[in-house]
Amino acid sequence: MSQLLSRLSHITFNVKNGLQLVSDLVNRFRFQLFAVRITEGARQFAFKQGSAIFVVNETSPGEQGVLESNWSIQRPESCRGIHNPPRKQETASSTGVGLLYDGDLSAAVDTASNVCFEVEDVDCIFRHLCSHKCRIMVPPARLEDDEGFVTYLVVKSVVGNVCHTLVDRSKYRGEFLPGFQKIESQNTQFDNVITHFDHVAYASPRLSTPGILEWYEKCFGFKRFQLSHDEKPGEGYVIQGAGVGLRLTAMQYWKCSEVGLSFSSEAQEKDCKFVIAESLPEQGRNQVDTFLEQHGGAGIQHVGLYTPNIIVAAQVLQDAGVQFVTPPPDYYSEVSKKMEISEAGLDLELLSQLGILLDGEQKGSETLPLTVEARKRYLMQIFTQPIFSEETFFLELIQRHGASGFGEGNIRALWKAIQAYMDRQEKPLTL
Ligand SMILES: O=C(O)C(=O)Cc1ccc(O)cc1
Ligand SMILES: [Fe+2]
Repeated sequence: MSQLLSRLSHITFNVKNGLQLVSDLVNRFRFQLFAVRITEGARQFAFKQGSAIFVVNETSPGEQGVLESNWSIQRPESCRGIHNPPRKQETASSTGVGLLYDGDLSAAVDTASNVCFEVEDVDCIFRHLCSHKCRIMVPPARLEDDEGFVTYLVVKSVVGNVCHTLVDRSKYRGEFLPGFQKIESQNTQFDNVITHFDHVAYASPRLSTPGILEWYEKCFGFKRFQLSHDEKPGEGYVIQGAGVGLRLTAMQYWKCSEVGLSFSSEAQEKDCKFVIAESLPEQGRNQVDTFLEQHGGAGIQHVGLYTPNIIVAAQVLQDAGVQFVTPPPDYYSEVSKKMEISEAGLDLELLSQLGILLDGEQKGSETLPLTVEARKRYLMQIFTQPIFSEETFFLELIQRHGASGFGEGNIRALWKAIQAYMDRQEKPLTL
């Protein structure tokens, strides 16, 4: 089968009371609210910055499932009779969640739970997913309005509450999806401060990574990729010691091997990466364990937002009141860090004022000094504090300069900073 997914469309939050998040996304994160959909059971708000789109689903429990009379929802002919009918409570028309382009809105805590992809052929993917015994939450359905129609399905992943809406919008001319009303955007002066989604990070229980990799490989055609040259194939990228215990494993759905394409902005937008983070038992409790506990299981821990200029982006967001996690004070005073920053031609003072982390792609060694080219590859990151009342989901700004992975130094610094933040919250550190 050819390419299963065409591109990442949007990421959905399911929240009980959306107003706080809506206000934060507009007033702090400077996203443009560009489309809204209001039904009797839910309100949906769509935000964008560049091609990064978030949808906030605000639901009031017990009021879901209202079918609006002027929209039609049908099962395409080609799906009938191929598979067993889905369980009754999971059909789009019996719960109405299908009408929200989503699968499960019953989360106990606010959560980012749906990564939606655009696809070319929903029926074909439906058959593919069924052949792998995937759990279909909403079988192929069609929603339309005056601007045309979309076909979509919702499949449950093997990561906690994460599901994926797969949508074919080739027959739709409207702004976003059927049912959404276009809104005149504010914040247009900030457009492209963020240009696209760079990566999605899952927090998942110990030893769950192989099953997750297998599912994404067989269902969506994702490919695993190495985060570091010293990563062992069966192990992932293990970062351990000094209170840090983390196993990271990365996969992506767009082959980056097309050399020459891989650093073009088009390819960067297409090759959104997924990172699976497990905590390692030896080092005590950490932010992955905290996520699992407060979220009630595995899920999306953070989303990396790509910015072409992290200094501008961090400044804009900080001025608007976004709270970032600040690295430990000694981060910028280490000699090697100072060198890395000056070699990149950046202003140490500015980076430290904003709390931006910088990490080179690879570390050299005495036997293997870095080439000039490798020296020039680095990335910069900054992480927000959790955006919901639980210590669960947060956002990240990332700017890459030739580096495709994640910096070990940054991860250690982030780890320490989040640990210090959790300590300040006086949360118990033992289970
Ligand atoms: O460094 C990043 O931005 C990553 O996405 C890798 C990562 C993922 C989860 C963690 O708890 C810590 C680091
Ligand atoms: Fe990240």
